[in-house]
Amino acid sequence: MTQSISFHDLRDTAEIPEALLARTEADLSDFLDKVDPIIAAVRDEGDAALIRFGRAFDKVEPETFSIAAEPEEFEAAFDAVEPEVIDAIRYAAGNIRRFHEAQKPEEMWWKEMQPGVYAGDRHVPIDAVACYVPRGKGSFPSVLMMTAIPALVAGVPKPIVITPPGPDGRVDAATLVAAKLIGIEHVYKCGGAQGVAAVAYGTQSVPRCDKIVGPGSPWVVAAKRRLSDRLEPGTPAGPSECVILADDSADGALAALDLIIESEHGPDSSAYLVTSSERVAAEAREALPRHWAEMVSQRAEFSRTVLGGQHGGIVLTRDFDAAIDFVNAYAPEHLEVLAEEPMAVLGRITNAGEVLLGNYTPVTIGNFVLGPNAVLPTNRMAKVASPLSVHDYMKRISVGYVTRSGYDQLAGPAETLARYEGFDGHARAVSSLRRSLLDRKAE
Ligand SMILES: NC(=O)c1ccc[n+]([C@@H]2O[C@H](COP(=O)([O-])OP(=O)(O)OC[C@H]3O[C@@H](n4cnc5c(N)ncnc54)[C@H](O)[C@@H]3O)[C@@H](O)[C@H]2O)c1
Ligand SMILES: N[C@H](CO)Cc1c[nH]c[nH+]1
Ligand SMILES: [Zn+2]
Repeated sequence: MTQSISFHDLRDTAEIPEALLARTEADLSDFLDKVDPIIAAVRDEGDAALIRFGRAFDKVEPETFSIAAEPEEFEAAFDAVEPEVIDAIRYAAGNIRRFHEAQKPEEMWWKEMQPGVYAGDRHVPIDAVACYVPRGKGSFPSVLMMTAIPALVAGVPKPIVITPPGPDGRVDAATLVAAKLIGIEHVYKCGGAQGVAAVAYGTQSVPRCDKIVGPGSPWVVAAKRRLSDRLEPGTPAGPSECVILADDSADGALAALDLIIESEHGPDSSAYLVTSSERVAAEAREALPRHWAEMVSQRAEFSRTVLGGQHGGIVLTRDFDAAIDFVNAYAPEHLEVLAEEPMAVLGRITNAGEVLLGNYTPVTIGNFVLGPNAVLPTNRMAKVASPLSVHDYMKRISVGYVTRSGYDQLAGPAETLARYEGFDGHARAVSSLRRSLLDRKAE
């Protein structure tokens, strides 16, 4: 059992080694070819392939199982889940819903751009969205809430959930409880590449969707990439990752506690403590084995693998500015700031999926109950992409309305540009011909 912790001493350099910025997800080459036959089988055989792959990859024991979760399964789920967990789901759902309701744009805005010329946007929900809820190295009622609540707030007519079945051929009970409590009726038992293919093509049980949201293993990410011409793949969310940014005021044992959070997701996660403080680095290094020793063994092993491997550990920088530079170059999914004045750090962070400030906002709070979405861009995509939000379930339709007097101002420049681009039909439609046709109609 390894207890070694990767330590990267950057005190003598301003350069950040490229290897430190890499994630496991960056290389999908092993998965892309392997998902092709899975996708083809689902396209050709539908549900039969989903059942076969459920037995093969999710180790479903019964010969067959229903792809759609049946009403009795929803009911049984409430008996299987502790009341305390049901209460926590209700509590989290309330905050997640409030946050996304506040985020929802007005149905429409428009303004008079110049006299008689009106233009704006209408916000319209997407017709058919699938929410992917992982279930490989854990079960994730929280992900169901994070992906499905904004869909409901946005007004998606019938958002569906897909998630791998367990060995009993059923959906994780708490995930079904969360679905029922928030108002999701349709949950389908298919995950991995086969689940993504099911919503891209539709099967006898699973409706075809226009978009898929939610995080997943490289099997899911590879299938989304392969099917991106049929299915909008949404925020790129792969293996979880975080940076704990600490200045010299931080408690190293606390930083270690929080460094473990995202590193326990699986061996493919990434997690760094980035600090300019030798003391914090040393305290954290010393504390990690103590924390691991008190943890459930599989989670401790995932964390040890990440923090002792090539995608995690402790980074010691020459000063706090360099630590911030590291964060912005790394663009973590989750960033926690343990600093004397966390608010002063906030304005200097330009690349991160979320920034959690201070000793009382550990990543766990953001993952489950704070309210903002915990499905965030991974694999350096926080440089260009944003957290999952209500906007991901809506599209904008531009709207325009021009009065007769407004038209008189616009027609000339429009005709000129149309003629320059060589579009005769475009030009004729705004030439004097239009006015004469309209005048004739008015006579
Ligand atoms: N970014 C986020 O918001 C967020 C949230 C939660 C989890 N995560 C990440 O999502 C990922 C979830 O992964 P997971 O594995 O737990 O669940 P998953 O549901 O994404 O993947 C499991 C599925 O992968 C497929 N699979 C597994 N082995 C296979 C094989 N050999 N051949 C073909 N298919 C195979 C199976 O269909 C299985 O159901 C983790 O990396 C976790 O870090 C991210
Ligand atoms: N850390 C995940 C997002 O990267 C969210 C989550 C759910 N459950 C535990 N963690
Ligand atoms: Zn997490």
